[in-house]
Amino acid sequence: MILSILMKRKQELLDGMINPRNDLLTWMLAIREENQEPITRDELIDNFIGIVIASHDTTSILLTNSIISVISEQMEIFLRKRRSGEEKLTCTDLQSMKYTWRVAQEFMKIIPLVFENFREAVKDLYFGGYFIPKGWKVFWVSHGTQMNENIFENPKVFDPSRFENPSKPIFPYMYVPFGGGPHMCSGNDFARVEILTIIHHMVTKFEWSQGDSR
Ligand code: HEM
Repeated sequence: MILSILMKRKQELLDGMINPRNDLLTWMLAIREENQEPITRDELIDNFIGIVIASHDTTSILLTNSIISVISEQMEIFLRKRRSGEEKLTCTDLQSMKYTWRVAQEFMKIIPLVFENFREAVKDLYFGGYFIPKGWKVFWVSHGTQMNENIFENPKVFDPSRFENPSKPIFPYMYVPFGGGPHMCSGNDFARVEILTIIHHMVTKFEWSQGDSR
């Protein structure tokens, strides 16, 4: 399926019907390596699948987990908008969804959607008593950090309020659902807007009740 979309986009690009800014796939078709060669078809497909997993699967799992917990806040926003006669969600509405985002943050703490990634040591270093030579790949895992009781009090208790009034400061790299550093998730701001908007519409356009979990 990806291949047929790819071929169609390639032809449209060659025919000048679309420009590289049309969409992500077209942009990837248009980029050139340092030697001015286009990236290979396999690289293109791998990167495209990577982005689908990075953006779709992460977001949909978080949405499923969050909905039931945020019904009352979303209904308040819905009623407020209905009273004002304004239909579309605004940035101010999204900013007022504080509890909803804290619930999402807490889910991402307990169940990281991307639980790991690799980094490469750019110099020899010691970490936790181990020597890591330059060039070695290091596998970081967020769950160990985010469930560490030296960092988060009662880490196993589901408590979205910990992001509002943390008992201890949450320093950078202590909470890393979107990773960190130059390769931190580039979709994280988009994901926040997407999640808050979808949750709002799902909560306010459907009726929700707790199912029988047996
Ligand atoms: C709740 C939703 C999401 C979560 C939890 C998430 C999490 C992550 C994590 C942990 C990484 C690795 C960061 C690192 O190595 O430091 C990552 C990378 C990435 N994510 Fe997301 N992501 C989400 C949504 C999205 C969305 C919606 C997009 C695109 C629209 C996206 C695009 C990417 C890309 C392109 C990378 C690679 C960045 C790089 O290597 O420079 N993600 N994401």
